[in-house]
Amino acid sequence: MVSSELDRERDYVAKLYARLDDLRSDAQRQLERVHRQDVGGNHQSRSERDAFARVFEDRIVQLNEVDERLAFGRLEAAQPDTSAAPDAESNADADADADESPYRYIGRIGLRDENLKPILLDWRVPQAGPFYQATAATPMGIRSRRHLLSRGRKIVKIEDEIFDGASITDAEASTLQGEGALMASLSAERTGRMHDIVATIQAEQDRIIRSELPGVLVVQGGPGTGKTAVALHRAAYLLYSFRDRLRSSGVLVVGPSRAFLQYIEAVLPSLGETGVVLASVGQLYPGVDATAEDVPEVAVVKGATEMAALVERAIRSRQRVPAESQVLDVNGEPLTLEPQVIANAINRAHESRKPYNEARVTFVKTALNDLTRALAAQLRSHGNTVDEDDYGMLREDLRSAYDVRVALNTAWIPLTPQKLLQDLYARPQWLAELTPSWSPEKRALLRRDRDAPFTVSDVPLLDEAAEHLGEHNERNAAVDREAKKQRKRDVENAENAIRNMDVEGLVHAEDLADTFAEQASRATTAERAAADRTWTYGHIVVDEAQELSPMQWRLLRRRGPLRSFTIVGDIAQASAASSARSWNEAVAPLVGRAKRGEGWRLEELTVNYRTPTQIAEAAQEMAERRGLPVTRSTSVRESEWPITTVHSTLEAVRADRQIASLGTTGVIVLPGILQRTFETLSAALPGEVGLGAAGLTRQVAVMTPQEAKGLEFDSVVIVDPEGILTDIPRGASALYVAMTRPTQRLTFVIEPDVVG
Ligand SMILES: Nc1ncnc2c1ncn2[C@@H]1O[C@H](COP(=O)(O)OP(=O)(O)OP(=O)(O)O)[C@@H](O)[C@H]1O
Repeated sequence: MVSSELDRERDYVAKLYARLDDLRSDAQRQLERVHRQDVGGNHQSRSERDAFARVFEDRIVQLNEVDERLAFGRLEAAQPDTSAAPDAESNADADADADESPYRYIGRIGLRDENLKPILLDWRVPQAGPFYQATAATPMGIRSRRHLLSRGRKIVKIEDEIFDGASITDAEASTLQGEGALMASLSAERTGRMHDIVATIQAEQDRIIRSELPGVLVVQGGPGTGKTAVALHRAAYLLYSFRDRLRSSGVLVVGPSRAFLQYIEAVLPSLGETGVVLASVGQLYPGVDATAEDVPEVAVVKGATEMAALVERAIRSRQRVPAESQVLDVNGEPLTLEPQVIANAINRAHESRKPYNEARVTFVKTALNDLTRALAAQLRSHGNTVDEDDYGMLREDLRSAYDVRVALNTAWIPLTPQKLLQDLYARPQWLAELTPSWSPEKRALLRRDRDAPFTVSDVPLLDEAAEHLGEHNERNAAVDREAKKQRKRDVENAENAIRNMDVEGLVHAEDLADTFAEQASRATTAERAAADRTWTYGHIVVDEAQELSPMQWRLLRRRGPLRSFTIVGDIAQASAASSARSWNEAVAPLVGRAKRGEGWRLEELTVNYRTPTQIAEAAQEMAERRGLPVTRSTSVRESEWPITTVHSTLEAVRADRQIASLGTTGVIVLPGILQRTFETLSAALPGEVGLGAAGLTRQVAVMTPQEAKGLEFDSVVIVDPEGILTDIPRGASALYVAMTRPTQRLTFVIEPDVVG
């Protein structure tokens, strides 16, 4: 019986793959046809051809990405299913039609057969919801749920849950959905790359993934509860369900470091979604890619909200009315510049309410006009004839006179955000004038050389400064209006082109219009968004959000004025010195004084999918003893190995390497012995050891607790845990993070005798 069911599923899934292959061949054929098209020298036709080519290329990439575990579930309706109704705004219409069969297959994307009958439902359509949500007590019209476990394209196992109405309550049943499939997925070796969890999303996670788009959603959960996984699947869900709203504004995913982004970067493409902007907190100011961290005391100062006012004061102080009148040399003619002329020009410029550099144009113009009149009057008083026609020439003389340029530049210095910050840090005298209430020690923390690279905590300060200074590419209402008109034209052109090419139904006009726009600017929407400081995203996902400083939150508020955010993190893991101690405090810069439930909503995750019970409990105990606000979670697995303690890092790593089922080992050490540990291990295990982010794809990766944030390894070796507790600020959080990285095994190296 079981084997014939297995065969039945294999046949069905083979049919799905055949359809996938057909669609891929179709797209390939269309692409070749487009390439063969003779468009001559006509620019419009060439760009249309390229746009078509791009749509088909993207489609082929998407179909390739979803090949692995294309279908992973089947629902059996209690009665024949006639409930399906497409979601208004979503693409669900492609996937959700009703049919007579009691079965609905669930997969990574939706597929229809040649007669347009749905044969596979995209996991994101509402009709797929019961696959994740149905329970014995609340079967949601479902008789049974089946998980299809596959290797490559082959189904290797099926696993059924029957909701037959027997008097089982949710409390009696396992709280896990598709337990066998989940366990198989959890016990797979780690590779240094995060995988999607689409086949085994659990009910509490699914509720968060499908939560409504608007508003600020905070997801709190202990380590390993799937916060990152949930955040990424939510991004995929939103992009699919609100395609029209999000396609042009884009989605931003912010993570703590480059290593972390590298760890998660494959998840969204495997869900068929590309075009999301992934950025670390050091990359949020275009043109700067900061990786260096300030020491904690400095980061605290730079991260505090008062820095916003300091930046503003610093900029204002770059406009100065001279105390006395000055005599300027204008082509040999001495001309007196009265302070009142500068004061008047500054006032006029302020009235324009434009950012600093744009208002400066008004300032220069007003000052030059006043000086022109003064110069003309002076020349007349010397007996020269000067009439209105000569004013233009006089203004030019003034504009090009060295003395005038120096005087106007001194009164209103042209600034870039970079220069402002460099000056602020390199000129203690100026900083002291701007911060009369600060202690000299506090000021000294900001002191640094002009050519020192910008740090991660400088990024929001640069952005704050840019906000006041204004930019040349500042978008204004006229530009926005023109962009809207252009979009309308692009969509109309796309509709025409689709009719001409005879590919109606195969290509969406909106997709083609996107590629027109991309062609015009030679960049994808994501690339344009990432390069534009004034870009406003339709949705922002923030991971490890507990680490963010108030200044970083202010920056994100500017990127997401619609306040549509998914914020995931764990307050107990906060190790940055400037991070908040509660979510209320953390999100205040984003939502103002709004209380939970008004300005933002909170969800919790309670099941630990990563760390085995023994290790999770030891970590939680350690953290609670040190007063961290731990969110207790229940682990779904036990470990085969006890937590061990040794004296040699090399011995610990060698022991791991001898266990065949362990894929990766993370060696977590204090920054001071990072390099030395890496070198010793590399010498003993050539080719196997990597350092920091770059090392993630090696079997052994050596990193600091800070870098380990958000990552996971089959085994973790923590070198000098006492040192981690005492030598770094918020050491307990750092050790808690380190202890909760393993999926299987944990070793402490105390009083190390070989390395570090
Ligand atoms: N429903 C699920 N099915 C399969 N695997 C899951 C599921 N939920 C989470 N996982 C796995 O559990 C591990 C931990 O998930 P994730 O990294 O998202 O947790 P986290 O809450 O962000 O952890 P941390 O706070 O420690 O960074 C990952 O390997 C993830 O793939």
